[in-house]
Amino acid sequence: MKFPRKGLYAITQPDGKSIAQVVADVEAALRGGAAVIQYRDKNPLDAGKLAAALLAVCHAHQVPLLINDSVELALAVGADGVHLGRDDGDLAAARAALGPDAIIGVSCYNDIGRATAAVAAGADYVAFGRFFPSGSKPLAAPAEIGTLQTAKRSLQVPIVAIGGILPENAGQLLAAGADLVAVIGGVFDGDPFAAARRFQALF
Ligand SMILES: Cc1ncc(COP(=O)(O)OP(=O)(O)O)c(N)n1
Ligand SMILES: Cc1ncsc1CCOP(=O)(O)O
Ligand SMILES: [Mg+2]
Repeated sequence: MKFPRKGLYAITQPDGKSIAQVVADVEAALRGGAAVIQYRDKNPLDAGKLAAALLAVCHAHQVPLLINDSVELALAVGADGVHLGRDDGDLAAARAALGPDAIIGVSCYNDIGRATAAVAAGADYVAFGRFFPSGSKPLAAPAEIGTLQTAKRSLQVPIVAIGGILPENAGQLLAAGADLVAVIGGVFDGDPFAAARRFQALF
């Protein structure tokens, strides 16, 4: 499956929820129009089972599922790809393990040089942020909106913005060059179907 050129990139918020609830929330976001889903789980209880259930619901909607941090889990469940940050291992090793068709995204924070290197090494998209204070990752370092403008001018892959994004503040990031907005709380803190519809209407 291909990474979308634009749209809502919804990231799971599984803490304290049952597998059935996480899957139901993701399904609601998909019905609302989410274009890609990332399984991000910093306190996994049964990661293999949850990832497999998420893969089934994503593929029923023809939407790719990416796994945060773990090439091993992506391989084990047959996910569409991985998202790698600075502590999550080497892109070339992930590509070798997952193959040429896997989607590999890379966190670039506020660093255009890191993004340029990631694209040269074969990243399918790059992500910048956080752009607004994030309850999901309070210690994430701030990024400048100007970084999106520079990235849009110089990079040929989709550009993802992340961090504290809501339907009310996403427009300025899209105007600056973001192709997708990656969102946790802005989708899953409330009604995921309604929130996804509001994001979808921005594209
Ligand atoms: C789409 C997207 N962008 C950025 C991140 C953050 O990745 P990372 O810096 O590795 O931090 P954690 O998410 O692992 O805490 C992401 N997950 N997804
Ligand atoms: C994983 C991550 N990386 C930077 S901010 C962030 C969390 C995004 O979540 P939210 O949309 O709730 O701010
Ligand atoms: Mg990570």
